[in-house]
Amino acid sequence: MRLLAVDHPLVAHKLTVLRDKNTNSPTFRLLTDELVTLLAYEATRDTRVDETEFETPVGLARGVKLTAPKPIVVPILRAGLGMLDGMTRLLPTAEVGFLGMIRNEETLEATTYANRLPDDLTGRQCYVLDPMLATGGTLAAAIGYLVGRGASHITAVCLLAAPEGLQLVERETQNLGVPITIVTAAVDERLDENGYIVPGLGDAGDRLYGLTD
Ligand SMILES: O=P(O)(O)OC[C@H]1O[C@H](OP(=O)(O)OP(=O)(O)O)[C@H](O)[C@@H]1O
Ligand SMILES: O=c1cc[nH]c(=O)[nH]1
Ligand SMILES: [Mg+2]
Repeated sequence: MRLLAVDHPLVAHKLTVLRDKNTNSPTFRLLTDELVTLLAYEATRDTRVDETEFETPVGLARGVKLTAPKPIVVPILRAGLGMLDGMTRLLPTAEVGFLGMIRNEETLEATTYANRLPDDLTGRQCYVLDPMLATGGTLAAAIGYLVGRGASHITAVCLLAAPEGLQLVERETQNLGVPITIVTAAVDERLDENGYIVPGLGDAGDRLYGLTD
């Protein structure tokens, strides 16, 4: 597993405002969108392209175009949905599949309640979107699922990751035989006794979609 914690002053600035408990839902959504676009720039470094020849108004030129089949972007509902527009802004021709997963707040076990993905992902590059990598149970299950359908290359884009979750994802995916990259805006200190990231930003789904206040 490869970990990329993006070190950039704009990422750090936006993340600071995002973490602040006084930041309201509309601002939280906007900052999430902006942060994902910045992270997506790094996350798409390995996107496969083919060489192509074409004409400019002045003459023949060589360039590249995305390899077919195009990458697939998979937001993990609910909170990952807040990251979709930021990602597809950079990859507008990517396909989008959906996984709905919920973590039991007591056992911290993740279960899948919705799935709208192609059955066959053979050879596909997949970009998984989930803002919080806490215990890592959700992401490890999502990766297992995608690789089980044939995905050949997984990049997860997270806003925050906990060291405990990174270790779990590494352990659970190391024998899958598929390159896994985690791109995040920051690796935080630890998890608290409720499985929340510290200092974190709270419950990303509630903060995006306003179920708290
Ligand atoms: O690493 P883990 O310990 O598995 O936790 C992370 C997961 O928890 C949150 O989802 P949640 O279950 O709150 O669902 P939601 O997105 O609908 O709020 C978050 O969006 C991740 O998907
Ligand atoms: O800190 C956390 C952990 C899991 N899910 C969240 O939304 N936040
Ligand atoms: Mg939640």
